[in-house]
Amino acid sequence: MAEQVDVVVIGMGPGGEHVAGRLAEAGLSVVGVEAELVGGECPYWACVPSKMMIRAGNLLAEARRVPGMAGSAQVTPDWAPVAARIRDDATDDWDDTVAADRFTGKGGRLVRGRGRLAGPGRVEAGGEVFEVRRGVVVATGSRPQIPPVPGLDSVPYWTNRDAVSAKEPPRSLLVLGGGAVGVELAQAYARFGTAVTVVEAMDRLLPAEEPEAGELVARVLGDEGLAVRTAARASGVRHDGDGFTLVLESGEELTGQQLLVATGRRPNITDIGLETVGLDPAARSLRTDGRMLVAPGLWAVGDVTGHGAFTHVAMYEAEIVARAVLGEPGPDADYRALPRATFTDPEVGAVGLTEHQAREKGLAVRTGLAQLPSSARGWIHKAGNDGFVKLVEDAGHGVLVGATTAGPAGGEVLYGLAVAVQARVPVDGLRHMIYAYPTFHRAVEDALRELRP
Ligand SMILES: Cc1cc2nc3c(=O)[nH]c(=O)nc-3n(C[C@H](O)[C@H](O)[C@H](O)COP(=O)(O)OP(=O)(O)OC[C@H]3O[C@@H](n4cnc5c(N)ncnc54)[C@H](O)[C@@H]3O)c2cc1C
Ligand SMILES: NC(=O)c1ccc[n+]([C@@H]2O[C@H](COP(=O)([O-])OP(=O)(O)OC[C@H]3O[C@@H](n4cnc5c(N)ncnc54)[C@H](O)[C@@H]3O)[C@@H](O)[C@H]2O)c1
Repeated sequence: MAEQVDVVVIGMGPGGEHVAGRLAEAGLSVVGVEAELVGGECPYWACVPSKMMIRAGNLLAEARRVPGMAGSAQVTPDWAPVAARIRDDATDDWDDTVAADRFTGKGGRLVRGRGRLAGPGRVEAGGEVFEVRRGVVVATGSRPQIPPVPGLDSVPYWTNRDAVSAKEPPRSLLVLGGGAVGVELAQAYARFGTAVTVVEAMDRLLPAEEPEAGELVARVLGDEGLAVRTAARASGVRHDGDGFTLVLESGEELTGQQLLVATGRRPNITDIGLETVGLDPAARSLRTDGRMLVAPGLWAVGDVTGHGAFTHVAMYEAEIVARAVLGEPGPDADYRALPRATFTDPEVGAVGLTEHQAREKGLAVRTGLAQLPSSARGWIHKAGNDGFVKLVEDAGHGVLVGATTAGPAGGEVLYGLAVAVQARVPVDGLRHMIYAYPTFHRAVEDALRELRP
């Protein structure tokens, strides 16, 4: 006998937890199904612990900048407080009691186990079958995408989960993939004394972002003593008692005590019964409409939708689904001003289109670039002042469609530009407003002056 409920949410990561909690608070009968930990990847193995590592690494880097600026400082890295903070503060030793109670406290019912669609409006989970009155939400997130490098499937490589739960830093670390996960974790470990080599297949780090961003991050990592190999393809991996050997197509062999594979993520949608509702389980992601609807009575949020693997995207989409299920008014999903922040030092903030993407769309593009070290605040800041502001204007409409803000507070400086892209603020208006002196964001004014085809 199937149990009747209003909504079943499969996967209780940031997206699923938000939509399930919101609907339960609204008085619906909601079942949240979770195979691992309520809260998902972000608090236990991703955003939160990685940012704790980065915060610690940044403290060390700032202390190392004291000579010549403020006296002398002796810096002795110790991983123990970082590992303890991740275990005790961030993850409760990877125990989700608090998160589970948060959901049940809102009136939801948590079912532990793997959820699976069993036809339209039906979900099997935890040995039970649920039939929904309003709908099912798929929020099953993503897992690491492992590239088909010969030998990789038979060696004990690290994923992000091992990298953020390590009790001590490795002596040396090979990082395969120079995207957000790769560069953030590479720099954090290097600052604790690990000898790090980053291997990226494309011709630059952070290849999805502006070329200036990847070039800057590569230069800074190089200055900090990391080895960076771009346009480098791995042709094989070996593992023995001494660690890992990564063989590149060029013939070069790189070695490391550990190997972190950070080559992207893959939505968890292959084994959730999509075929039982007429959808393709081999699809790369779930195609949604503006209300996140995949099929009648079936919504999707978060990494499974392919709109950007970010917690803020998962939560944004979750709110849209909550409104749709409750019949509340509100705008459709709009990704024009999707913000990204890569928490390297310098941070790389980005919103909207890159120059390349804007040109590909056929827009009449003007770009403006301002370097942070030559701004007043950058010059004052001195050590650690690397960064820039790059603007992408749709000159036909006189509005910004993209921006990148790299620098000591790049992720924060981004906010004003995200508003400008979202609200289509005329560039002429941005040019004639007042920018506080001497802030990092004043470089936006410089970049606006530089806008040209
Ligand atoms: C190292 C790292 C750092 C990151 N840092 C940031 C950052 O700083 N900022 C940011 O915005 N994003 C960051 N991200 C991305 C962010 O973690 C994800 O975008 C976010 O967790 C996605 O949320 P989600 O709800 O879609 O899925 P997930 O967090 O993946 O949660 C999905 C949940 O569904 C469960 N599940 C899967 N299949 C089933 C099933 N069949 N039945 C029941 N349960 C199931 C899983 O166990 C999981 O708990 C980072 C990612 C990584 C790897
Ligand atoms: N600060 C943040 O918000 C943050 C931090 C970490 C991760 N994330 C999210 O998680 C997602 C996954 O991160 P990621 O870094 O794993 O993926 P990614 O897609 O951002 O980067 C993966 C990188 O690996 C490279 N690559 C792929 N195959 C390769 C191979 N065989 N050899 C060498 N390089 C290879 C790609 O060219 C790419 O540069 C990100 O896209 C982002 O959405 C966000």
